[in-house]
Amino acid sequence: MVRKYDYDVLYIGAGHATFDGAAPLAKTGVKVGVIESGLIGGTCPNRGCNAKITLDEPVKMVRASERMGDILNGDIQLNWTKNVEHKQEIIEHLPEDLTHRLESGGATIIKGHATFKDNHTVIVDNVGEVTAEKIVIATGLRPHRLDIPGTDLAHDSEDFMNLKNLPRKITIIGSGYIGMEFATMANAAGAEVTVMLHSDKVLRDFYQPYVKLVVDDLKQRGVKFIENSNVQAFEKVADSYQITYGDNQTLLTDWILDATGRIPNLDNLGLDKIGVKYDKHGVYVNDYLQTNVENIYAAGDVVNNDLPKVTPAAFFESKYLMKLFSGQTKEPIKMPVIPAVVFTSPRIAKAGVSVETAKVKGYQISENDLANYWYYKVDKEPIAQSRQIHDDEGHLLGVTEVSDQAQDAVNALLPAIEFKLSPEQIGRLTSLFPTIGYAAWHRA
Ligand SMILES: Cc1cc2nc3c(=O)[nH]c(=O)nc-3n(C[C@H](O)[C@H](O)[C@H](O)COP(=O)(O)OP(=O)(O)OC[C@H]3O[C@@H](n4cnc5c(N)ncnc54)[C@H](O)[C@@H]3O)c2cc1C
Ligand SMILES: NC(=O)c1ccc[n+]([C@@H]2O[C@H](COP(=O)([O-])OP(=O)(O)OC[C@H]3O[C@@H](n4cnc5c(N)ncnc54)[C@H](O)[C@@H]3O)[C@@H](O)[C@H]2O)c1
Repeated sequence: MVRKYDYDVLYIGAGHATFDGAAPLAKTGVKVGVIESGLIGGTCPNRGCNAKITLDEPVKMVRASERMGDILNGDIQLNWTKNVEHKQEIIEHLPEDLTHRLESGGATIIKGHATFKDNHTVIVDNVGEVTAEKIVIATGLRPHRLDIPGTDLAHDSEDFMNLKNLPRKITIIGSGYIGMEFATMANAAGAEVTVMLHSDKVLRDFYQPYVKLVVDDLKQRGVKFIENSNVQAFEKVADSYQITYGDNQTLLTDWILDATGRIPNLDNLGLDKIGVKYDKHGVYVNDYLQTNVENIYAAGDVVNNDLPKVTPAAFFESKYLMKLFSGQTKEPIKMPVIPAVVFTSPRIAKAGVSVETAKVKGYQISENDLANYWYYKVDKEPIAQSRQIHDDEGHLLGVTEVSDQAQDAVNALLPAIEFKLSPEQIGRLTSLFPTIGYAAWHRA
């Protein structure tokens, strides 16, 4: 039989929104193509999660060793140059590994930038036309850049993670995930850090009393926070950079990180030509991740929805499309609870119903002072608290925790939230002891 199109399913972008589903989809016999203009794996492995957590690990260790006081002998210092070298060793083989994962499953990788010609055809730079029955837009996000004079003098998160030598004074514009995680790392590695806020709020999507604990700790460690900074211009002045902000105030710094958010990668994709609806927050999709053009879908960060733009969401959507395209489901997508964590020191993690919503809905909110719980005392953690939300029948609806191991505590509780486990079912679960998993369940 002569095929009408080159591929059954063609993905644009090779991040988590693609590879988690595309590799198993190809194994089912569906003919899969993957177009990627940059590194296979996209943001998370190459310039996001994996790179960041490798750089952060020694930060966590330095903090933990500080707390041990004279139990540990010797002065532990973070060597930034070696840290970046180690990060590079960890991540540099990931594109090759992921290429192998896709190709060994039977998918074809096409290198180049894709632009739609019509709803079944894309043109790939230096390759030409590629056609497909179904096309998935999984092009992710890229850093937003401030629209002010001198904006090109600022850097993005990828530049930061490649810095071989840490500048003495670093100024970060923005106090979201990247602003706070990178302020934590730069401060621990010895830089003088200033964070310039848009408003007076840091990490607006996280429980603000816990954010305050993290901010106050960073302030004690010398990080400066400038609220309502109204940044207006960057300028090179001799060996430094001058930031004009506020009411014509200025600040001199050695390096500027623009961490003011990330925007959809939709430029030069040709969506207007084929009539796919989108706006500045991403591509519109229905409950099947299908755009308004029947054979075109979207997944991951580039989708316009209220989910946190994190890997677990991209992963789940990619797996869903794999099941839809291979005929394993005909149902609309039902997103699970998507957890989120900011890797400051300590971390703040959360899942399910927030404390704010719980107050409005009248759910029960329990407060746990974990710093006084023996297992957290082992690490001498000074900042450790959690809030858990329950309904009247005792189902766990949500949790947020601030502590060094908050992400593991929230992970341990996720099944109870997702599957609405009853107190009896929770009572049948055992966990290894002593672990954070055990501690988390036994406060639930
Ligand atoms: C610094 C940083 C740290 C992060 N840390 C975490 C974390 O700790 N935990 C977490 O869960 N999430 C984290 N994230 C978010 C996470 O990286 C994203 O949610 C995830 O990578 C989204 O995957 P995606 O496939 O949707 O997009 P991406 O991974 O961005 O993939 C999109 C791909 O599409 C390609 N592309 C774009 N346009 C075209 C085109 N026209 N033609 C061909 N190819 C194209 C791009 O080159 C890119 O490779 C972090 C992000 C950043 C920036
Ligand atoms: N741990 C994680 O899961 C993790 C880590 C890093 C990044 N990410 C992902 O990457 C995305 C992007 O991260 P981000 O930190 O760049 O975005 P963000 O949306 O979390 O934060 C952007 C910040 O920039 C501020 N801002 C905007 N305009 C400004 C201006 N003119 N002056 C000063 N501040 C300004 C905002 O108020 C906000 O604080 C996140 O939304 C998240 O999805 C996730």
